[in-house]
Amino acid sequence: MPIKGNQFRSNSFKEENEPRKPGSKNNAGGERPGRERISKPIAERLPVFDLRDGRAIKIIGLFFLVLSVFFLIAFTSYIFTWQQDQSYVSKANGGWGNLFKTSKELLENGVNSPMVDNWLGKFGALLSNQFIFEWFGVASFLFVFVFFIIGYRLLFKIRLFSVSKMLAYTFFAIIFTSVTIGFFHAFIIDYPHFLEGNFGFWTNRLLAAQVGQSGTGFILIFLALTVLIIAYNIDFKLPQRKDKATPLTPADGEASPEPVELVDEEISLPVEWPRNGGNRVKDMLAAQGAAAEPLKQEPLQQMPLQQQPLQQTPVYHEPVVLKPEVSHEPQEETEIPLTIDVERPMPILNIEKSDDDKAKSLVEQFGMYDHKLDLASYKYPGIDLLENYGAAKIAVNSEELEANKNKIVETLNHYNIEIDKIKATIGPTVTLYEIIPAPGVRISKIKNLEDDIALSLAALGIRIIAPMPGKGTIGIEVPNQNPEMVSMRSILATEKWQNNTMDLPIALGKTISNEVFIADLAKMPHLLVAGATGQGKSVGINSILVSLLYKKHPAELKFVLVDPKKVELTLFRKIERHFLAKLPDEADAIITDTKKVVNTLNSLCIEMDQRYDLLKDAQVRNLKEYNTKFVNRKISDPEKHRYLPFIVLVIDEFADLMMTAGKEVEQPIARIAQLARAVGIHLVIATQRPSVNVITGTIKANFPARLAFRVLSKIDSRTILDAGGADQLIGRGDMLLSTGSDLIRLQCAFVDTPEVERISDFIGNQRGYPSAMFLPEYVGEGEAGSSAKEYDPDDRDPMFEDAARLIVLHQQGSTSLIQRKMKLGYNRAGRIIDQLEAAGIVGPFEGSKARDVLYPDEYSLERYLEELQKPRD
Ligand SMILES: Nc1ncnc2c1ncn2[C@@H]1O[C@H](COP(=O)(O)OP(=O)(O)OP(=O)(O)O)[C@@H](O)[C@H]1O
Repeated sequence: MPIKGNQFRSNSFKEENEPRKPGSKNNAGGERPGRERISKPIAERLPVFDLRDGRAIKIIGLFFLVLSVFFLIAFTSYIFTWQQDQSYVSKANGGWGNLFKTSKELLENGVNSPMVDNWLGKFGALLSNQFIFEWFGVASFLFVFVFFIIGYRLLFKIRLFSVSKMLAYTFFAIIFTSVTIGFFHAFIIDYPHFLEGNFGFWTNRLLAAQVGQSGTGFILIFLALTVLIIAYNIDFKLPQRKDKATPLTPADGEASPEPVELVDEEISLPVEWPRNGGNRVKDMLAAQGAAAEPLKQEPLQQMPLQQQPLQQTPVYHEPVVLKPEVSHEPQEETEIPLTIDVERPMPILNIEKSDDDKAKSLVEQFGMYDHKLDLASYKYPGIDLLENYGAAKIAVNSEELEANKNKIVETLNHYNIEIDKIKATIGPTVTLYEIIPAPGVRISKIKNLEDDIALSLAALGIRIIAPMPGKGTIGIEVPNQNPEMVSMRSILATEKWQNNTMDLPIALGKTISNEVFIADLAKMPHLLVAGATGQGKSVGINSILVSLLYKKHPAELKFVLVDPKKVELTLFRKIERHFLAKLPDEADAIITDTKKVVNTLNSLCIEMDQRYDLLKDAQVRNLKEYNTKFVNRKISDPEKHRYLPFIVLVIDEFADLMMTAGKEVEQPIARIAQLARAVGIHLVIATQRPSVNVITGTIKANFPARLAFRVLSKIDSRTILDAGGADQLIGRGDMLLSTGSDLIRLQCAFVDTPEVERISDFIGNQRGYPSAMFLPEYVGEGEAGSSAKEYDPDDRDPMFEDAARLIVLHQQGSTSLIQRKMKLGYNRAGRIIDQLEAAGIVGPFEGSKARDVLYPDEYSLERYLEELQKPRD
């Protein structure tokens, strides 16, 4: 994989992009770039300021930043120099009208001191006088803050606060501060002062005249509290104010803590050609720059609807009202008085309340359980570790668009198919031409022309979707001549990704309309990835893993990685102590051996069963509820419980496993796929060979979400998606996602090997847990048989009896229980469980299930242990 990734960057990608650079485009024609530049008309060389290309926005941002600094200097200076400048700014001597007069004119007008002391001169003095004295007093300093935030947002595209919220709150703060200062100042002086400004002073006067000084005070207190409630929803039980809670669950939408430079998502709007419409794409593109927008906003359905004969006169039926069979006597007579027995205690409620109280007091005492505490200083990987490939924008080639449109229309006309309208939506790799056929044209006729259209366009990978689901059009997807790379960075930098609150968000790529597509693996709940070799499967898996690493804390997510090819997932070895889970006796966290895969899958089944027991005990239905309850300390027996991270099992070459282990692998996978959703175990399975003996019926039935990269035959496409289409993709990350009902064409996000390496290094170099997370121990059938021994009282472990009591108490015959509760190593715990089996206290090993415990209670166990103590004859 590393070699492939590098090859891609150094060769193919750069070459492909080159023609889009203006210089290299000219080179193609064989001309020297210098000469070409000279011959350009002057108008073309002038900078074009277009709001959409971001330059104007940057200039506005810069303007606001400068304005904020200007205001800050002028206002600060005013505090020190207002007295000196007073004569200039006062109505009699100065004012705005004098700003543009020369000193001589001013002297002629009788202004004694045209020189001002404000650090920003006459303008600074007048401006600060206007804001501070005439308007809002010192509260005007908040304008500095407002301008800075707006400027910073526009220039750096970094969102420090929500601008609309900030504007609302600062607007309130300016008025409130001015009036409040005026309120207090009124007790000392009786004329306007620069602290509150004219606004603060006169508003107070007005309020005092209407409701008196005390009334004004109450209004101010009310306003302050109202805003605090709106902003923080403050709790008025002040003495037991809540501790500042740590974020609860993954759903709290926690993003990486550092501010991220946001990239605006560029969604392609369709370009439309109406019937008999001229050649307007060029004009439109020229007028609007690169982004494509609709030519005409005519409603699509208008034409067909108008042509429908409207002969039917609507027939209106009288609505039938069903009357309830009740007597219409006055209500008082039928009304039965309802008595509520308030005195009687309600036992169930009381119990719940006491539990709640207990949880509350625990939370007050220790705070909420912080599952991230062990790695509290963990830093999420920053977006800078990713590379920005290609332009973020789609370069539209208007000639290509026009030519393709003409060819489609010609081919259809050739077969006497008339169309009403055609429109194009430009995506990163393909352009979707949607056509509305003239009334009376049969859809099947167009569908049958797939090969003819492909021939006329001389392009691979043409897909006809007839009809487009939910649209009433026919779609023809035509690959772009210069496909656009969708970099992972361009997706993770969007607001959509930053603000998403999914449990397991995966950034899959961009849709045909250039829209960022993010899916929730937790909802899928498992994903089957298939595609022929070299079509982008490994890159796809890397993007899935990387996107999860960007959103999740090591305490919230663990991967179990299976990589029979031994090279694909090795990059993730460095994050073993943070994000990986493995069997306790395993040296390597990334599993490459088939035998070990079987053990790991069975171990995951045990983990799944244990998690279900925990959920049952906590009386919740899924992992999210369980973790919320655990964090809020609402689980009655916390000793037995633990915070449960999501587990994502990734198998890179599933075909290989199925060939070597077959049923042994299929069974636990089917079991996990069927049941593990609620307990947070999710599967991502990739295969190169989408044949029916690899993707069997059982597997398919349990994987509603399937991702198909390009395959070589229609049969393969059917095997994966239950539909054709994957054979018509163009490779290089072009893929189809089937979610049961929908089939979406996407361009997979590209993340290269060096980027994955940087992310793994970044995480791996931070402090981690002492080891990978241990999965429950599982001993394969052969191994179990060999370890079973005859019971020998002389060879008994000193902890034998304690272990027996523990197991009977929990009614769970598992080595990991002994390991955990008695703090023993895996080998010793394994020996003890063998001895317990030999002594007949636990049953034999049963694969993925825990062993049976043969004594139902401690009393019977004690009697049996006593018996074992007695010397044998
Ligand atoms: N999303 C993408 N965008 C652009 N190019 C891509 C994308 N995904 C893959 N490619 C190109 O395709 C090449 C092969 O991709 P990848 O290694 O993921 O294929 P594969 O299906 O895993 O192959 P194999 O099964 O042999 O491992 C990459 O080196 C890259 O050049």
